[in-house]
Amino acid sequence: MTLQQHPDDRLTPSAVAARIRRGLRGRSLVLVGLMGSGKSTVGRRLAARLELPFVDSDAEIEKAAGKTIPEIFATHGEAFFRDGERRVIARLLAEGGQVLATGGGAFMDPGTRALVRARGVSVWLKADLDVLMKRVRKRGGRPLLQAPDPEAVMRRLMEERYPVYATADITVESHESPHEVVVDAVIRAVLDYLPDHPPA
Ligand SMILES: Nc1ncnc2c1ncn2[C@@H]1O[C@H](COP(=O)(O)OP(=O)(O)OP(=O)(O)O)[C@@H](O)[C@H]1O
Ligand SMILES: O=C(O)C1=C[C@@H](O)[C@@H](O)[C@H](O)C1
Ligand SMILES: [Mg+2]
Repeated sequence: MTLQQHPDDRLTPSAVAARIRRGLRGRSLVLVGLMGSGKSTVGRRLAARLELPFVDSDAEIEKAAGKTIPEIFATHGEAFFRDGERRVIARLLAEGGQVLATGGGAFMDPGTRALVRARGVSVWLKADLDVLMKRVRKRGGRPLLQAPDPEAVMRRLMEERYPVYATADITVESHESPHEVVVDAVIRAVLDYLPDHPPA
């Protein structure tokens, strides 16, 4: 059996990027998903491929607050962090036409979710527990995982959050494949999505 070539496979990378930028019409691509799903690292590579600016709401919050995320959680608590996150994401979405990596909990906030729906095309990077745990072990600095049993926390977060992440416009699996494979899968899914979903 021969594999059917997808019509978009004939486009050059810069033609693909231009088609996506046109289809977005000022909206941003907004990556959502759990800690370790790849929002920051896949997002940066995706932005480079699409020739769009890359922004990361976690990094922007740290910049605005002049504190790290663990310091913000420790000093002011999670509710304060979520308010700041919503404001930062509103500002970034107003700039338009970017790839935006959100913090893992951002899409759970109804206000943030409404902003993303209004100004963005959301992409859930979905991964299994084992993959997520393997990835988050590489770097600390995630206050929610500072617990005696981080895997139990991650399991609980999956149960709470996956039904909400599943309402994103697009879902892409972020399993055991290299970053560029996930980037390719996002690009293909966005190309398929945009023609039937112009801005409201
Ligand atoms: N597809 C992938 N292949 C290999 N490694 C990956 C892949 N996606 C992510 N990783 C690795 O997993 C780790 C976490 O990824 P990343 O920081 O992008 O996740 P995140 O979704 O931004 O998490 P957080 O919500 O905590 O910011 C990084 O070390 C990254 O290189
Ligand atoms: O999943 C979460 O709720 C979080 C994920 C990180 O990206 C940070 O935004 C913060 O550590 C909270
Ligand atoms: Mg990140």
